[in-house]
Amino acid sequence: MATDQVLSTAEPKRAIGRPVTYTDSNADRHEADMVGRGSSVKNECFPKRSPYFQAGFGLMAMGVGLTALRQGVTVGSTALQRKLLVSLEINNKDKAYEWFLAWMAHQAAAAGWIKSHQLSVETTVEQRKNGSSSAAFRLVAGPGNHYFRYKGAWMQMKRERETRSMQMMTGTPWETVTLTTLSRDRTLFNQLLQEARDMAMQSQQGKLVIHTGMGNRRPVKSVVLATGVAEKIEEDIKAFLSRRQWYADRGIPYRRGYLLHGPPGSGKTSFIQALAGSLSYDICVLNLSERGLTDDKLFHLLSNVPERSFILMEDVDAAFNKRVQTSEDGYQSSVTFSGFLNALDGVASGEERIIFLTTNHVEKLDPALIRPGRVDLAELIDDAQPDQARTLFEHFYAGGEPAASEVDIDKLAEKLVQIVQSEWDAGRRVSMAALQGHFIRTDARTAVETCHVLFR
Ligand SMILES: Nc1ncnc2c1ncn2[C@@H]1O[C@H](COP(=O)(O)OP(=O)(O)OP(=O)(O)O)[C@@H](O)[C@H]1O
Repeated sequence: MATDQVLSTAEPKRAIGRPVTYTDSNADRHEADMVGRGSSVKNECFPKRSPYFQAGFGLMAMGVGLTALRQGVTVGSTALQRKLLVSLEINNKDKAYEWFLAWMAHQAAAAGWIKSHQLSVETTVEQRKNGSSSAAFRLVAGPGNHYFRYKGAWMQMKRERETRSMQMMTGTPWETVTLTTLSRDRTLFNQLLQEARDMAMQSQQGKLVIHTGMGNRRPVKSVVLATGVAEKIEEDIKAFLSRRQWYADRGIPYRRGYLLHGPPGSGKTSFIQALAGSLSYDICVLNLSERGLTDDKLFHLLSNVPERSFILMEDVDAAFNKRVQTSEDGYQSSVTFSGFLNALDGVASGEERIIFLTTNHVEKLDPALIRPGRVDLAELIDDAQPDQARTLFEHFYAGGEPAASEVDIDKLAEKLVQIVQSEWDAGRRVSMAALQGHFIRTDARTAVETCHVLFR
């Protein structure tokens, strides 16, 4: 019977059924042997094993070791990935999915840098007025992994297509794009999506300029309107946004039109921007005087405004003079007044549509434009009244002016109110924009003592 390699050949043979014992000298040697291996064993029984068993034990131990090592590497690399890499997932339910693919296709066409051999073709067909049609083909990155550089950072784009499920509404398979880059470059995702979105919007004939709420939002309170005006408009919009189902149940187009009218520099545009920001809405500015804009394009634009956006058309009085659109240089756009009305009436979809019109001359507007259903709420945003002037003054000087104490500011504000009131009574006005510019240029005391020059 082979002896246990742990034991030396001098060791006594094991008598079957009886434990192996050691004489002192053997035990000492054996103990020295074991101690040398980092463990101390005294006078214990070591049964003898076959070499095959030992080899199997060794292989098993190696297997276990390798498994542990592989798991350790997996856990380690996952932890490292989590620490070093960041991913952004976009699925094709989201608008950004289409924008991103279009952006990738544009980049690939422009710079030819999609490091991929798997492309898909997307065809768009445009019907012309004369009945003919034109097809445009776009190569986009197909399912699989693609690599590209964006602003100096390498990114991996993984496009996955669900083969077992599809979108019920459209019958197209669910798809997901996952962008991965180094953690330190995570801010590039926002920039990339913004770029993709702006490009997508500009593709709508470049007539919609999108002001996203992603920039710094202006607080609504910083636009000082006459008492109660801002609250009235804000409450109306919030009530409208909460009644989507009410409109749907009655088959009424889910849209609401607002007209802000008043003298230049009274805060119309600023208020609309601040209100959009407070609701996390974007603003689609539509310039009706844009050259090349036609009734069809206008209809298309107003029907394809992104969700959660205000549509803003400024100075609508100047756009249509006697129902024909003329610009300052006499250019007569091909957008007709009836085309404009049709486009406004065509703005209807499952998503809410909020349209703001502004004008300095409400008296010039055609009654057909401002009838309910096109304009549901019209508000005068007027020149500065006494309490507005005081509030704006305090925004500029209260708590910030080094020279004037709180008492001085109150006294100065009171004096400003008296000046504005007396000018108002005399029929003279000052715009909030003029007051703002005056306050920016001067200190509190000088501002009040010299404000009379602003009135007209
Ligand atoms: N009520 C206000 N409160 C605070 N700032 C105002 C107000 N009205 C105007 N301003 C300031 O004046 C400038 C012009 O404002 P804004 O463009 O909103 O006026 P508007 O009424 O839209 O003018 P226009 O009719 O000429 O387009 C902005 O810098 C804005 O900050």
